[in-house]
Amino acid sequence: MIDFPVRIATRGSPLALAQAHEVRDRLAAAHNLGQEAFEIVVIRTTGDRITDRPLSEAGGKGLFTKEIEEALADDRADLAVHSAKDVPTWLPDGMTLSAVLPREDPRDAFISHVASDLAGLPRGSVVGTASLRRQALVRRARPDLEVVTFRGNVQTRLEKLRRGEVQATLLAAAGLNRLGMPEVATSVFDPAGFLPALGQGIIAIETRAGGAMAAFVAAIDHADSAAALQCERAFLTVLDGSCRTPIAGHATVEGDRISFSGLVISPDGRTEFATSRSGAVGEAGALGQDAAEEIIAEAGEAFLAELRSH
Ligand SMILES: NCc1[nH]cc(CCC(=O)O)c1CC(=O)O
Repeated sequence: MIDFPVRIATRGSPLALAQAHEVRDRLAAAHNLGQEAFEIVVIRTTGDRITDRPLSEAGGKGLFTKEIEEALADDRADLAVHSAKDVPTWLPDGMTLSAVLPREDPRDAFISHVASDLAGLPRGSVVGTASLRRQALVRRARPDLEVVTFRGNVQTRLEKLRRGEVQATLLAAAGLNRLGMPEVATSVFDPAGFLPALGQGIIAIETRAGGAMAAFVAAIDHADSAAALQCERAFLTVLDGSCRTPIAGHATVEGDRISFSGLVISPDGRTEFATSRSGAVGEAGALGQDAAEEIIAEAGEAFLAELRSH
């Protein structure tokens, strides 16, 4: 039994709202319902409140998901819409990811008024990004650049770029596309050389496990994207990824095959351990887990512990 309206919990940023509306519209279409069968419940998360320092310093996982999951647990909402890359590998007891939408562009976008790509930036240019993964990958490619921490939503960052505070910034292409502003990207990075965050470009829907709502939501699950996410989250789970640990990876599905590339990199971009493999899509989780175990064996616990302590 589904009680209407179905309450959809989301953060309140323009991107989060665009994602929640996409989920609502897909559920409405799948179940022959109108928009009035749904209600959007906006939740302010710790990640939204902290705007003055990098979230990696705020510590803890799930800074963009915790209060939303509390709304689910307290029955103030029926389902929660997340960017999969913000969802910690451990979900609260009784919660599950019931569906994912078809993956948007998983790549990172390069945005600049002075160069068409990272390689074209003049020596010593300043690149702003708060993501430790993007910082490390930029330093690896261009050790001569200055990398500064840069926070705020998409609109705030573009304003800082326009004012010339930095010469370039990086954002998920998926976010720009979902906001209807793909033209903001000056260029996009090839994932082979600049691996995205695990789950980047995927919207995940969380519900209580096993109930009618989980089944209602599962109707819009996109199998290939779900398999890719399963592989990427298995990789992250084994490596105990936190926002302090630069970890990257990307899985692609073609027919009944899945391919995965992943890496762990030091924040200065000088040391990295990378691997890739492919296998049957039914083994998506095992493939990601196996890739992570190879990286642990190669890098050694000491290197990984060092990374986690940064
Ligand atoms: N925490 C930031 C965040 N979480 C998800 C996205 C982009 C959308 C996506 O990956 O689906 C972003 C912004 C960015 O990285 O530019």
